[in-house]
Amino acid sequence: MDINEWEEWYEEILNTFGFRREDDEKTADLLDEILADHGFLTIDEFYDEIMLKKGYTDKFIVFGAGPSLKEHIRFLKENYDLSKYMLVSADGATTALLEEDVVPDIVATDLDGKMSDLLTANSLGSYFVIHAHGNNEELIDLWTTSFNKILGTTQSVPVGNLYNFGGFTDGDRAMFFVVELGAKEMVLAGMDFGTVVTKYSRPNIEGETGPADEIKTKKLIFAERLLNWIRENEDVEVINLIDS
Ligand SMILES: Nc1ncnc2c1ncn2[C@@H]1O[C@H](COP(=O)(O)OP(=O)(O)OP(=O)(O)O)[C@@H](O)[C@H]1O
Ligand SMILES: Nc1nc2c(c(=O)[nH]1)N=C(CO)CN2
Ligand SMILES: [Mg+2]
Repeated sequence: MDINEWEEWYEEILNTFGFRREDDEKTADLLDEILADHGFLTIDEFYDEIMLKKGYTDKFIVFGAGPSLKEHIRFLKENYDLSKYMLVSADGATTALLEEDVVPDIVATDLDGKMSDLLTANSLGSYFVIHAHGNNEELIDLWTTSFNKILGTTQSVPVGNLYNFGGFTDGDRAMFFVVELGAKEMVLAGMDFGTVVTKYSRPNIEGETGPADEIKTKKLIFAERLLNWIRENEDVEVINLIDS
């Protein structure tokens, strides 16, 4: 999605949630400063390194943290040759993948997933797409330098060495990112959307799943709408396992 079209989505997101653009920009500036010092990857470097590591492919699997995630991971392990796919996990989904002994190639996160698992994934080789927004300034400040192999993103106008490929929640941003990496096939696992969250998305809930609160429900509606935009506008075959 080009930045002008994203700007219309972004305005709607700001209005819907009452987020302030200046807050997003402040955290974006912070992330950019930290990465300038710590080191970062440009999109070209990211592409070259990840493709070299995994083997050039235009097949991707994006993992979200919905209720079907575990079942979908097991299904994929049994029925797909995962070595042929670039595996991209959205934040909390990383925990479920590690539980199933799968290390994602890429993690898209705003750093509010289970930190020990995000760090483990990074130490096992996962590349990180770290997102700055108005509600994660402290997390960015505290944790960014604990990671390496980082590409930084913002949902506002890109500053410095940060990118904006479109997308809002970790899951749909992961999808826009794989489109940017040239995906022609994008399989979606654990992308239920709806009104049920899992312990992978909300580690503090009792049990495996629980009701999404109002804000989470609205975020998931945006995530699904953004997926629909990709289906309608990008040259990529989308296979959502939830539909099969
Ligand atoms: N039912 C679902 N519950 C949670 N996440 C889902 C669901 N369906 C799809 N997803 C996708 O999985 C992604 C990863 O979930 P996670 O809750 O870790 O992300 P998040 O974007 O940081 O959310 P939040 O801002 O609410 O903390 C979400 O961003 C969303 O796009
Ligand atoms: N300002 C702001 N931006 C966000 C937020 C959030 O809580 N606040 N949550 C996101 C992940 O779903 C993505 N972007
Ligand atoms: Mg997150």
